[in-house]
Amino acid sequence: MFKDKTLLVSGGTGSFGGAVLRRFLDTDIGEIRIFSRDEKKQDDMRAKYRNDKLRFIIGDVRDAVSIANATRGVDYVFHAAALKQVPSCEFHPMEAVQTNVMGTANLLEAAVANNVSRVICLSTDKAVYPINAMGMSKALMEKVMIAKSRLLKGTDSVICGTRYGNVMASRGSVIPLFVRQVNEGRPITVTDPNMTRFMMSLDSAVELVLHAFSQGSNGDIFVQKAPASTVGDVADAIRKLLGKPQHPIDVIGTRHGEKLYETLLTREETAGAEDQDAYYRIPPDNRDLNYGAYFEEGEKSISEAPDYNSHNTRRLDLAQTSELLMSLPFMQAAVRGDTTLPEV
Ligand SMILES: O=c1ccn([C@@H]2O[C@H](COP(=O)(O)OP(=O)(O)O[C@H]3O[C@H](CO)[C@@H](O)[C@H](O)[C@H]3O)[C@@H](O)[C@H]2O)c(=O)[nH]1
Repeated sequence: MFKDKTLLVSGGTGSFGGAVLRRFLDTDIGEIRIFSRDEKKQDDMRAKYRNDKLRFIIGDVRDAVSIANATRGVDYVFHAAALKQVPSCEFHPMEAVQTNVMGTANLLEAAVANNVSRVICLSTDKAVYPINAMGMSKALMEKVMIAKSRLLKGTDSVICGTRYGNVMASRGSVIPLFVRQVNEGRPITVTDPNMTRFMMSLDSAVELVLHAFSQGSNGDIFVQKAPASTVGDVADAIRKLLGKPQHPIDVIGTRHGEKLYETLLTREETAGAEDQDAYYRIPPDNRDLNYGAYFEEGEKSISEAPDYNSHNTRRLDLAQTSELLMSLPFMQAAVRGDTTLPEV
């Protein structure tokens, strides 16, 4: 499906972009455009991959002209450009609006104008029942995506999305932090031992995007079913794996904008979602603005449906959490005592 085609990855210098390159560079894909504003990371990537199929474009989704130029001649777009740090978006919400909302609108406008045939927009579990500015801006991004996809009715082009949760061992996340704390002899700082998070790998995030790519219709959002662990079990598993089962744990309390558990599907979405074994497909609400017609027949199923969250998904126990952690190259290196740990 990608033979001789041109794929653009917005925000492509991030870890998702790297995973896309590992997945595609050795295939018959025509060209991969890495679009980002980070010149330094583009240089590093160019040096690392040295591949003629790669084209680096400096630009920013906030700048409509730059993304309009970059999407010329492009077949497919994976839209990963985002401000995704919860604390920085909390203090600078308009920056989140500009990149995550306006930037997405610019990108979709450009993609439609340039007849891009498939765009997959990446969202996050923090966009569901959002309580922080990052999640709120991503929730609005999803609405922008759905609204834009409505305009494609009757064409061959598709705009759809994915939502996924925390990526295990991603830069700045809790798993590398706990490993560092143990290695440096500092206590492990656990916010709340009962807090749960979906446990997903970077490669599965790419698989989810590819699933959306091959199965998606306009306005769909895809979610991968995933297990979850408590943060307490993650901390305990890490200290045991590193051979320090008695390493101290400090319970420090919940941080700004943080939830006890994350949700991937609202109750309303569960009621209308299609169960696709490893995935859920959430179709767009295709009612028009003429709500009058619906007041007589409401959606009974919504009041009965549960949401899908990291508290009610399959829960990994301590042994299963350890096993999953040990499947990560990052954790294998940490257990070997490598100091250059391959965070994703
Ligand atoms: O010192 C710490 C730091 C985190 N946690 C907990 O570990 C879990 C995961 O935390 P973290 O890895 O920081 O992920 P999140 O806060 O859930 O989200 C992170 O990962 C998201 C997507 O990967 C980014 O969008 C966010 O900005 C970033 O904060 C949470 O329950 C935290 O409360 C601790 O217990 N102790």
